[in-house]
Amino acid sequence: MKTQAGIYIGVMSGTSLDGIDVAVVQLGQELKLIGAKCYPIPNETKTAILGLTQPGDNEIERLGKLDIELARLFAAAINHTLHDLNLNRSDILAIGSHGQTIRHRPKTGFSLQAGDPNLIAAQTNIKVIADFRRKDLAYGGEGAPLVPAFHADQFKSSHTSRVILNIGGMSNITVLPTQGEVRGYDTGPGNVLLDAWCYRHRSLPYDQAGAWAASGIYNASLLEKLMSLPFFHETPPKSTGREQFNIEWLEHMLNQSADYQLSPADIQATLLELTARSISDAIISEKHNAPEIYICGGGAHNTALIQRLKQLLEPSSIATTESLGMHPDWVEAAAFAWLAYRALNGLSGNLPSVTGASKETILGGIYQAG
Ligand SMILES: Nc1ncnc2c1ncn2[C@@H]1O[C@H](COP(=O)(O)OP(=O)(O)OP(=O)(O)O)[C@@H](O)[C@H]1O
Ligand SMILES: CC(=O)N[C@H]1[C@@H]2OC[C@@H](O2)[C@@H](O)[C@@H]1O[C@H](C)C(=O)O
Repeated sequence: MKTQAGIYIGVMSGTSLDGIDVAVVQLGQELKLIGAKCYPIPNETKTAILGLTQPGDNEIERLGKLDIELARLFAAAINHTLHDLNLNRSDILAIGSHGQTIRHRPKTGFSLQAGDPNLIAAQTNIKVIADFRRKDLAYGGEGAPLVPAFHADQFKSSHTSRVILNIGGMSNITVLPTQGEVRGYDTGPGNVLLDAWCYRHRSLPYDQAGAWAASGIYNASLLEKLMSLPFFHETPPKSTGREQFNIEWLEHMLNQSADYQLSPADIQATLLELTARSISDAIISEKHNAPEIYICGGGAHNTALIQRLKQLLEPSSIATTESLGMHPDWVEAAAFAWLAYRALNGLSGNLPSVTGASKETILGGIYQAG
């Protein structure tokens, strides 16, 4: 089938709320990343997002406002990127906009992302593809993770089994065997608890290179308690979010015992161990003999976490996706450019072996410009 080859834009603002990633990607033949940039999210917007991730008062009004506010930020980020790269809007075939996840309840059958695509189309004058998760949910899937299809398309090898590990706010793996079905699912927290604890005690958005965690000693009893959460023991398909992994959950667990007497640094070390163990347990359970592991997402910059994963996953080799030709910071945004390309060309975007959907299907709605 002849597809529309050309330039697509992917926009991603993930569960970490660290920024809005925009990736400009040539697709259709070999993928080429033309340019990428991360734009800040204003503090008031972050607060509004966090305020909607848990049930509360006046939700519809607050969501309506946020939907517009985020769309304006996404459109401004796209327009800025086009200007920076000296590109015309007529050069872009479509934008794939993930939106900001507000609530993800796959067992109830919904996943809600904010950032009105109509407004993005109006303010960029470019066609927008958005609402990628709900068609997969409509066919009984989790609606997440979606990037494994992109990982399979870009990073699969016929010689050696590979695992692509995204460490964002949450962590998810994609298992790429040399033959047979691709698997993938969320393993649990990525940086979300590390970030929240670091902010609480040091007023910093994240633990630079994991140095604070590395200064503490993890507590085995607290780790065991955190690891007893049913999510870690469920069989895939599975996906998660801030609904489960948040500071209130952590505090609840700490308050249940004397663990709250641990020093903040020891608790940070325990959270790093929780992230590392939940990831390594998942990879080991896949029983592929020493797969090559490639990391993407902001967690790739957490030296202490990567160090610990190397120990736990020996003798597998661990590198970032940079070794496969894609900088770890832009994989997710590039994936949404690719998903836009798939949708615009009438190609499926989900993998039933990952999400549990009953069929492969085209993901996303098309919002025309003009
Ligand atoms: N130098 C660093 N040292 C330690 N951690 C870092 C560093 N740089 C980024 N991070 C971590 O990476 C996070 C951002 O990761 P990323 O952008 O992949 O998340 P996301 O896309 O929001 O999440 P998700 O994949 O769950 O949607 C930051 O919040 C921080 O925890
Ligand atoms: C509902 C939602 O936004 N989930 C995110 C989150 O962040 C990581 C992990 O949890 C993954 O399931 C997903 O993001 C990527 C982009 C995905 O769908 O593959």
